[in-house]
Amino acid sequence: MKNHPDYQEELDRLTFTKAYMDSVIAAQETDQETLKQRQQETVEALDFKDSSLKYQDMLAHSNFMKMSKEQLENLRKLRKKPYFARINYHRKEKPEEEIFYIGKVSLFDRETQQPIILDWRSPLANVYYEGRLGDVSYEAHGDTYEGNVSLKRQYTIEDGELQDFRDIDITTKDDLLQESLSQNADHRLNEIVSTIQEEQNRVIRADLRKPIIVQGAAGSGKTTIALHRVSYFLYTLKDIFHPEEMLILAPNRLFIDYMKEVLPELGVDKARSTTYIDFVKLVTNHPFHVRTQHETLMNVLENDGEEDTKLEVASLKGSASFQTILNQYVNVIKKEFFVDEDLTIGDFRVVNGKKIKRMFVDDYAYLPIYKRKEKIRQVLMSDVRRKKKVIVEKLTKKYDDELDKALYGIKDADKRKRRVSFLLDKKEEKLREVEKEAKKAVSTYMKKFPNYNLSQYFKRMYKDEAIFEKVVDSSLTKTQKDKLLHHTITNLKRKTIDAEDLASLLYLQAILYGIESDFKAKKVVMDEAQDYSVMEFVSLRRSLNTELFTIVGDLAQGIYHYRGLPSWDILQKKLFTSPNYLTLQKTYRTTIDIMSVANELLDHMTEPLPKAEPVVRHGEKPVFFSTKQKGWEMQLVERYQSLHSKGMNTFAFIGKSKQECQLIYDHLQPFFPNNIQLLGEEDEMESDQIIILPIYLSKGLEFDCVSLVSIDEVYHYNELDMKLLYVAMTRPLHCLSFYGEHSSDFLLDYIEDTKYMK
Ligand SMILES: Nc1ncnc2c1ncn2[C@@H]1O[C@H](COP(=O)(O)OP(=O)(O)OP(=O)(O)O)[C@@H](O)[C@H]1O
Repeated sequence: MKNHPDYQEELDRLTFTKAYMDSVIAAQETDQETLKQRQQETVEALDFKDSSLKYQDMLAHSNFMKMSKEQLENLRKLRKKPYFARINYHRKEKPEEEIFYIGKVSLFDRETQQPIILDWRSPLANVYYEGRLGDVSYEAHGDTYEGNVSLKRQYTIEDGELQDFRDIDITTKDDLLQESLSQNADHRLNEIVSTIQEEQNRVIRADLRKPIIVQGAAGSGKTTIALHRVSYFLYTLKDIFHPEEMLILAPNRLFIDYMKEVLPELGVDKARSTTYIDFVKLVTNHPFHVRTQHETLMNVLENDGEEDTKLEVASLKGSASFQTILNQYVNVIKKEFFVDEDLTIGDFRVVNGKKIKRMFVDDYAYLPIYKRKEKIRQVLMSDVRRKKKVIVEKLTKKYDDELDKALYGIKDADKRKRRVSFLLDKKEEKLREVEKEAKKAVSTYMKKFPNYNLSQYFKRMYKDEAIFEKVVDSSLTKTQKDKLLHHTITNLKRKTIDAEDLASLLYLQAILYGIESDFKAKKVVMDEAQDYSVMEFVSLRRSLNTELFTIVGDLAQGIYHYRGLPSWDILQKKLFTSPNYLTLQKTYRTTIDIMSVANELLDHMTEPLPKAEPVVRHGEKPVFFSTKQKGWEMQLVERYQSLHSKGMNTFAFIGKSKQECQLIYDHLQPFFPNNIQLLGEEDEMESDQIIILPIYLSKGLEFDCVSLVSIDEVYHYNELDMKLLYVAMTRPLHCLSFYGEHSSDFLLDYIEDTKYMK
């Protein structure tokens, strides 16, 4: 590097950028006098070849910037690595080529508006990710700019010191990527702005006003890219969109913790990240205990005997046809709101019943049902207030006329007196009555409308036989109806619902009551999307009323196949209007050797799924160890120690189910007395621990070394087990091993035997 002709220039540039950053930081912290003095010292201390007035000017301008605490904190962090790339770009309209340094956030010279660092999310930075060397174009604010890129350079900067830089073009392989992939896994996601690949960049920058569905192979960067798209979205639409309006849905809390650490760096930490289960709980405030899909899956794997019914009912409740059933139910509920009696006060009609019905059916049809009821109440209140005045006037006039008649018409003084006092009493009584009736007219009338809460409605659908029969109608067979009814009623007796019922609750909440504005996300990001049921998508789409979804998933990892999506078709054709559909085929996590074993499983799955293409990186072949020989545990310990001494940091032992993991833990804990953790859904992964976890919990995570262990449970040749194996086999970065009685216990007999070692 030191011999490179640009070495000094690069060194100067980095020194300058850091000095500028220091100056900006100091400007926020120091008083103006001290600041000037410091800047003077900095300029004197730096012996720049190119030490120009411009440089001094820039330092002087830096104190004009006003930064938030957060921005300042970010700037301090960024000083360690102010930028990671540079482009030399000549825009057609400009007289000469310009140099742009690209980093995680932008930094501008306040006075000249010249970028000192260009944000990776800015339109021009797209040229670095997408454009080849030579002629390129980019779009900004609807306009296309053409130009020429003559240089793309990548930097390795550590702790503010320039370690290396290299130029890239189409022929050179991406060294920075290779370097980044060969590193070890931490228990957190990496931020990858400097090595985003072209196909990934396309996902990040795809039209932000359209929904996007991404089918991506295991390890292709779906989670990472989805988060970078969030960051890009918030950056590009920062003037009209707040991070709080963003909802990120992940499969479990463990995954959220894992993901969260990458968020602050990307500036998306204010987005709400949660699970679907927790989101529905928050929005609907339902009182039930939820049996999660993970529990159902465990029941299936541990054979609790009732799994067939559970799966059948779950699949039904998650299916598109269940929306029809719920819609029928909503129609039944709506009809109970068709109130068409007149609202009266005494003998007076205040509001025509037909008008009241029309308000419900037509005028306020755009509102949720109970919001319509509230609107009607408000309209009736104001009508009553208005009409009461008229009634009072009419009554007053009527009695005053009669009083006049009595006063001037009745000659007999006694008779007249009696009549007048009678009329005065009557008038007072009538007016009092009107007053009283007007006060309660609306509340009495409103009692004609139903008043139930969400959980009452949910229970009623199953508990009221007539309603149930009516809503399921002919769409289900008798056996299906019986199973659905019996299963749900048994659940309800235990105050429990299935995870699949949450979609019904959210759907009904939206139609009956609406969603509180605090929870109304405008943009939704769904990871591991293949595991959501159609009804879960429908419920989110209906309740949030937005098209702005980023949906990423991998059908090959659909271990909840009884309820999850069989394909992306239904989302593409029915739920969203012309979404973008993109695929990510390259996989960055795993070595070629591991991926070629995992890839073979894809051939045995029902969906025709393209194989993942690993980025060229070799490692050791996966290894099978038999547990039939005594002392296999010691062999496992030795392997662990050897890998650890070679620099592998994170290790996982993965079992098929929770029960199996408990067995693995009991078995191995004596060999690793201080550094093994049996991971539960609500636990945090401890650092420096070997993690034992069931496959469903390992989704989305990665470890340097993964061992699949089978003590009691083996894998069979069926869809579910193959998908489970595929998920587990695609978790390691560097090494994969199997510990079981026979290699066939992991379906390795279906894999070409040269691909793994025994
Ligand atoms: N462009 C890239 N540069 C460097 N590393 C990358 C890149 N893309 C992805 N990676 C790395 O590849 C690994 C897998 O990424 P990620 O977990 O986002 O993939 P995924 O598609 O969500 O995987 P899975 O579906 O298997 O859970 C991570 O370690 C990530 O940092």
